[in-house]
Amino acid sequence: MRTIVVGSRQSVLALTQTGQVIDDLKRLAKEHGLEYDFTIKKIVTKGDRILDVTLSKVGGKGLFVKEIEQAMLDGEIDMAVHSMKDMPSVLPEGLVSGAVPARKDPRDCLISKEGTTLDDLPQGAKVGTSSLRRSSQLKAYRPDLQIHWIRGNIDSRIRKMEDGEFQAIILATAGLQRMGWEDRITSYLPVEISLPAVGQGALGIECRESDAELLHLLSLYNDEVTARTVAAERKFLSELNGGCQVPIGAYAVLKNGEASDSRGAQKVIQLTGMVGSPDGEIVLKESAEGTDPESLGAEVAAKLRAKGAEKILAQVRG
Ligand SMILES: NCc1[nH]cc(CCC(=O)O)c1CC(=O)O
Repeated sequence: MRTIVVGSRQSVLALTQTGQVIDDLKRLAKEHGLEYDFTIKKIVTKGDRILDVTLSKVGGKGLFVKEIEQAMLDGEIDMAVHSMKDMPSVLPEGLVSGAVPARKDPRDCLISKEGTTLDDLPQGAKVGTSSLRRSSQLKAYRPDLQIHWIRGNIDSRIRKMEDGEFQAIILATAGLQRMGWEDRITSYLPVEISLPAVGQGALGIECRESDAELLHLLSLYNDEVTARTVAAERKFLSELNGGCQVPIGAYAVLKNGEASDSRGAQKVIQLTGMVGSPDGEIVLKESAEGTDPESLGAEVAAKLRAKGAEKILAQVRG
């Protein structure tokens, strides 16, 4: 029996979501009369080593995936599970996206000390986030809030809030769900207030292009609607030359609102994209509909460019 070696970062979130994917794949394999063993190989990435520094200052795309991709190309590992948010838009020669599993809740959420909602946070409350996209939209909605930079894994961010450094923090719902910490969430931010990061809540599974056997197993795990909507968001981001540290958000859904559909390939997608200044003074948003994810992503990017998105992004990039 083949043992599939899965590379993973060492963070609790990475190991947890990798473990969940392995459980799903084992179940799927069995349903199709296949049997595989899986083993996890931990890999330290550059992004993990510099977590204490402001990532936007260090820069570089794919900070969390480079070492993992090299191990895959070298044959040390066979596949890897990434948060879609952290996945670069261009994969290296020889590697492909094997599956995009069904997306979890894409919304940002608030964890506050007193258990309040965003609207009920006291005037001038100190809120921690490490995302320019979140700070932009938060300041636009509540200009009185003081936004402070917070880094680290989600467990250490929650600890910093409990220790009194912040009255609240903003995180991705999906990460907390995967950790089984959903009960910590005190309110959900509607996508109208905080448009999520591109691919938020979705995972991407990468493997070698030449591994036909694994690609077959992964194809059974692919969710067509998630793959298409996320592709539209990612095309939008790459059209604006965005990495993960830019004040850009995007969210795509099927027009009928269904999260998944067996005939997902034909359904019309609605994509909304945003670009904002980190201080929240400007938040530009545009939407469009279409069936082709790539042209839809490009269309929304063009609409935002026509509104002056490049100027905002140029200021952020310095
Ligand atoms: N930026 C870090 C990151 N990358 C993926 C997640 C978890 C959520 C997801 O899978 O989209 C998080 C944490 C967060 O943004 O709160």
